Amino acid sequence: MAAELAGKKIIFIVGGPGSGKGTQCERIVAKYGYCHLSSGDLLRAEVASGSERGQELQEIMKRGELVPLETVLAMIRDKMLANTDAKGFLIDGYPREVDQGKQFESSIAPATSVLYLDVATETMVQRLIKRGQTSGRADDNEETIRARLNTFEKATAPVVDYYKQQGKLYEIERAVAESSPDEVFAKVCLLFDKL
Ligand SMILES: Nc1ccn([C@H]2C[C@H](O)[C@@H](COP(=O)(O)OP(=O)(O)OP(=O)(O)O)O2)c(=O)n1
Ligand SMILES: Nc1nc2c(ncn2[C@@H]2O[C@H](COP(=O)(O)OP(=O)(O)O)[C@@H](O)[C@H]2O)c(=O)[nH]1
Ligand SMILES: [Mg+2]
Repeated sequence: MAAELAGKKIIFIVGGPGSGKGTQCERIVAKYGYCHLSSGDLLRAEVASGSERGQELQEIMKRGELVPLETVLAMIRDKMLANTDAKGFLIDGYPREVDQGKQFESSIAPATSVLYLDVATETMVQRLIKRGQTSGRADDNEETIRARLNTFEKATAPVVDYYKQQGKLYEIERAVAESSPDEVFAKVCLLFDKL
């Protein structure tokens, strides 16, 4: 465990691609001042650096598959250790698989709470196709979107069950998660006000 991070609040943000994780994180940061770490953004920064490792990551992401968990864990750990003055951390798009969460918790610190946005598959597809018109992301095309959704169902849905069993899951139910960002945020605030 990383001693510098003892006692810090750590919130995982989980949901399928396009479920609204990034949108809510932006609002949480503005209101509560947490340090936001998006695992996808960290990976895209590595790709943008033009490194050889970045090229390998780009190929995996274009296939809609998961990057090896050690790679993402090392990136997140470095960022957290560079921000130990933060009152808490929002880890966006993470963990993607149960083992990733277990390794994070045994080597860094336990999660305080897990926020899950439950959005229907077809809604996510429509949102991502729309986002793809302006995002410039190599993985916002219909073929990769389907593959990412498949990876979510297989690898990440068990993460939701795992934290539910531990009593750490805070779920934004579908009726709310599919409404407007403001309505979702109102429900998200009920969690953060209590932390
Ligand atoms: N812990 C992680 C996080 C991301 N990725 C890879 C697989 C994803 O398909 C890609 C992009 O991650 P994002 O979290 O950015 O992608 P999403 O579309 O799921 O969410 P968002 O739309 O928030 O970017 O990076 C990964 O392998 N392991
Ligand atoms: N209707 C609606 N659209 C949303 C909501 N949150 C995000 N979106 C849209 O869905 C797309 C994906 O959102 P994003 O935050 O990038 O999702 P992420 O992939 O989970 O990080 C964006 O184009 C947003 O404009 C929401 O609460 N309601
Ligand atoms: Mg995002």
